[in-house]
Amino acid sequence: MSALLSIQKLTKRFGPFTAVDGLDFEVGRGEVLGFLGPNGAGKSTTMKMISGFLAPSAGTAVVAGHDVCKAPQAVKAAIGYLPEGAPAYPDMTPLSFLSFVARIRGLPDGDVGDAVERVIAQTRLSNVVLQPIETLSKGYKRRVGLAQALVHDPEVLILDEPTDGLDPNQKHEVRNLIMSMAAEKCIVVSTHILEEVDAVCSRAMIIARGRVLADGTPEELKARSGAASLDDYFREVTGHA
Ligand SMILES: Nc1ncnc2c1ncn2[C@@H]1O[C@H](COP(=O)(O)OP(=O)(O)OP(=O)(O)O)[C@@H](O)[C@H]1O
Repeated sequence: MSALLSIQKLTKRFGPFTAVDGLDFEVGRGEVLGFLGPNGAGKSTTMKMISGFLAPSAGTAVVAGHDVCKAPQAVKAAIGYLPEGAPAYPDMTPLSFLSFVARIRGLPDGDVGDAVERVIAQTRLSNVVLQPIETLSKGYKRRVGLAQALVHDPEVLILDEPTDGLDPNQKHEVRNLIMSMAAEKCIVVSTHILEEVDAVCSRAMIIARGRVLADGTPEELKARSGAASLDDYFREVTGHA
């Protein structure tokens, strides 16, 4: 397994409060890591630091060989990041927004059309491509966010609650899409839906107060729980059993 993502003593402090506390782990090509934890555990803050949107207080993340503190532009080229919430530029249509993102990601003009067409098909956006993003339903906005993360076909994907706001059919489609890309990429997915971890993740990590509490395959974590369910194990290790 070659590590495409290496997190090294990654730390984030907000004043006196430590949100991410010296995280250390690697994720390889072919892995889908489910990033789990209670509200406020530090998942989104970690993902923002990995993606170069928030500077670490200490430590770093190395993405496809590029250190996010030393070469943030190279990291942004190698990574696709779906942040929490809706994509920016609400007055643009998905078509114009995705074309814009493809260009700023550095795709040659001749490749932009094909790349945008590919992600529109992958995320099933064709019915709404000409509708302003602000008028789309929550699920469609989420899919536009996912499409912009995929448009430059990055090796590393960081997806912050990718199925949030999607209906059951859309959730199923997005999970299938993640699984279809898994072999070629390194994917980190944060979620509160533990059945999603069973469905798509080859590995699960539970964090709380910015530290790793558990790391293993979903089967390994379940096996550690007396009740043999990931849900019970989660509540056990995060103190809400
Ligand atoms: N800019 C900020 N300033 C101060 N505190 C912050 C800031 N951003 C995040 N925090 C705090 O850091 C902690 C971790 O937040 P984070 O959003 O990373 O958690 P999370 O695991 O993603 O939670 P959730 O599951 O609710 O999305 C929280 O206590 C949060 O209030």
